[in-house]
Amino acid sequence: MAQQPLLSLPEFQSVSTGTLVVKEPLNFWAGARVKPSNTKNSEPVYEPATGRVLCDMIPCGEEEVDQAIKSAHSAYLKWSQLSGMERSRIMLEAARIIRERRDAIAKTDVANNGTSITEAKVDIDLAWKCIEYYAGIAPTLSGQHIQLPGGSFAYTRREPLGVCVGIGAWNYPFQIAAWKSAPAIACGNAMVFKPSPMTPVTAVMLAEIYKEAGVPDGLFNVVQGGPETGSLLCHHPMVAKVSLTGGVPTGKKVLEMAAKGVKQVTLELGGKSPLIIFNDCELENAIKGALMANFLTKGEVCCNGTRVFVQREIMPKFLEEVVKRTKAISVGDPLCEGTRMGALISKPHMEKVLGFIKQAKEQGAKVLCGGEQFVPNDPKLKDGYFVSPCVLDNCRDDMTCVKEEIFGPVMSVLPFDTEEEVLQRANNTTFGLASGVFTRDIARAHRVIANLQAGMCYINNYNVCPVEVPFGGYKMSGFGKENGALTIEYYSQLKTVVVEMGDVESLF
Ligand SMILES: NC(=O)C1=CN([C@@H]2O[C@H](COP(=O)(O)OP(=O)(O)OC[C@H]3O[C@@H](n4cnc5c(N)ncnc54)[C@H](O)[C@@H]3O)[C@@H](O)[C@H]2O)C=CC1
Ligand SMILES: C[N+](C)(C)CCCC(=O)O
Repeated sequence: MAQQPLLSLPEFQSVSTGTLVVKEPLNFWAGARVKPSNTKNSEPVYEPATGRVLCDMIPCGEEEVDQAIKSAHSAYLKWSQLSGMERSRIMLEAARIIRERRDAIAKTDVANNGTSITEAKVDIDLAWKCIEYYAGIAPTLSGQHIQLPGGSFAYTRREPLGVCVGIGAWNYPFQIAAWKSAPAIACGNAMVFKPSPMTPVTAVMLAEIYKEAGVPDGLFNVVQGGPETGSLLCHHPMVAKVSLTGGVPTGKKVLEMAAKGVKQVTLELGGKSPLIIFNDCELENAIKGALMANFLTKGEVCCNGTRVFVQREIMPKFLEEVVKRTKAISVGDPLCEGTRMGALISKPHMEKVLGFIKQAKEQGAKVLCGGEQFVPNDPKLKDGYFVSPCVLDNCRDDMTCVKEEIFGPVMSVLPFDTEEEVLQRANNTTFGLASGVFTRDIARAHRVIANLQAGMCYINNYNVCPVEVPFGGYKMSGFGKENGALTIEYYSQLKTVVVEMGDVESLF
């Protein structure tokens, strides 16, 4: 009997905090959900807001990974023969379905990763917009014609790579799956996607939606698992490319594994991005920017601007306002519309974040607000992983909280005096994902940005990521881009064809 898509099941239609239990298989290949073959290494998956077990994550082994990749390969052979227009039509239908079921998908993401529903809806919007954007690009993919002497010519063909692997982090479970698969399939590739073992639930919904929209069976597949499953994917000889969103240590491993098979790699890794606020800024916007740069998705965002450099003169006013507004952030049930900050991803992660704050205090930082575990009044949330958003003052560049990625709701504020000084300090990091500057001086804005070593830069805003613009890091934050027209380069290859119209001139 055909399985019902997850999104049509009553428990997914009416998700509320503390109720969802996921029993259905979360693997998907050859056009259907696939039951795990071996449950022995299963790991519990928690609902961050309640600490309750949501489901079990059962990792795929060698045989299952092989099946998923073979199914992707057979879909690739069919899909890559379609015209861009034909692929586009199916992708537009997938985008439409996501838009239609946005709220149910968002709620399920929330149950799995604890982000507030208000943000989660925007995350799903960025998923369907990305698919819609690449659907628009698919029909435009083309080569060049180059005239050669004597009527001969050459032409280029833009061709897909084959089977691409996507490996996701837990902060944007559905969105990452969409951001990786959309450019891949627009170019004619197939994908096997492995979500983070902490957020296994919604990627399979995307697989079901693509199927419903009309992609060939096997075009987008989901295998569950952690590092072992990820490394099986990276090593598989039928895989042409790996795109990872994750931490720097994982990025290094993926790169090493891919090197063995000379596979292409895109790495979206961590960051410790600077946000520079000059005296002459529009302070109200700079304050809003600093909040958006630090507290989105409970601070679990790779491109967050967590080193906030504020020019000394405006520091008192800046701190007063930022602290007032940080204290006003409503932390609690992520599925309540009024909530602005939900729960961190896991108990160990919450403890890690609290550990960073403790260490910051020991190293001389001053907590101006938050930074503690928060227990909401609602009894069902008493075991959730909530942390009150934190602003740290008296920070120095050599402190751990200023050097390392915390991935939690913690803003470190640092005073500076001159442009030259702040640029040197802002760049003094091995990361290079993002950066931002707030100033009314347009010459300074562009000069500062030109000198910042980061891939994703903002002038007078922060953390907006429209799908039309390329996103990706410098330095150890990775390479390759997601989103934007440029990403086509990372999911396709160019074939050059030389056509002789005369006789062969042989030297022999
Ligand atoms: N630049 C970007 O776009 C983003 C970067 N990140 C980064 O991700 C990190 C947090 O996410 P986590 O899931 O904890 O990161 P992680 O690096 O532990 O895991 C990321 C993914 O890689 C897989 N993985 C782990 N070891 C592997 C191996 N040896 N071979 C193949 N796959 C492996 C994991 O199972 C997971 O699916 C942070 O450092 C953050 O900055 C997160 C979101 C966006
Ligand atoms: C969702 N957004 C645009 C705020 C951040 C995307 C980068 C990431 O995956 O962390």
